[in-house]
Amino acid sequence: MSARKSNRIGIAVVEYQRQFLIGVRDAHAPLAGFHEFPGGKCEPDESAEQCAVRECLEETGLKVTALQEIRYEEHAYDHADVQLHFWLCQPVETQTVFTDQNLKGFHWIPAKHLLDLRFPEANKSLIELLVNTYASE
Ligand SMILES: Nc1nc2c([nH]c(=O)n2[C@H]2C[C@H](O)[C@@H](COP(=O)(O)OP(=O)(O)OP(=O)(O)O)O2)c(=O)[nH]1
Repeated sequence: MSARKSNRIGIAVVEYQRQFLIGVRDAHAPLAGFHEFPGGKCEPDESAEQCAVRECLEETGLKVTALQEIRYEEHAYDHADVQLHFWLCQPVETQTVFTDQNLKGFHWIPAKHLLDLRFPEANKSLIELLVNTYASE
């Protein structure tokens, strides 16, 4: 009997001035080409909060502080079952947030444009929450 793999995932939802740090999933990764927040699998001894901060630094080069878990989702994809811990984060250093070009392919996207992007299925309710909370003038 083979149990399906279940992964604990920490995700950094980094907000600054109603914009969010967004990338595109690698061509060789599951869900290739979908937009994503920085994140990945938690190490065994790591909290989802610590994982979100670490993955954000590794994937984008940006140091962030985790504020609160704004969403938790469990989802069954074809490639794996995932437990997604979405952590709202903010940049530690804000002076160079928009001038620093070295975000390793991630970009700042205004909340009002999030609905135009194609995210993985499990992000649906989070995106609605972010648009409702941050896209109003
Ligand atoms: N990073 C990220 N992953 C997401 C999002 N939404 C979503 O469903 N996922 C899913 C896709 C993957 O199944 C899982 C993240 O795992 P991953 O494969 O990207 O993580 P990783 O880089 O640590 O994995 P690995 O390739 O190093 O083994 O979470 C999102 O917004 N950001």
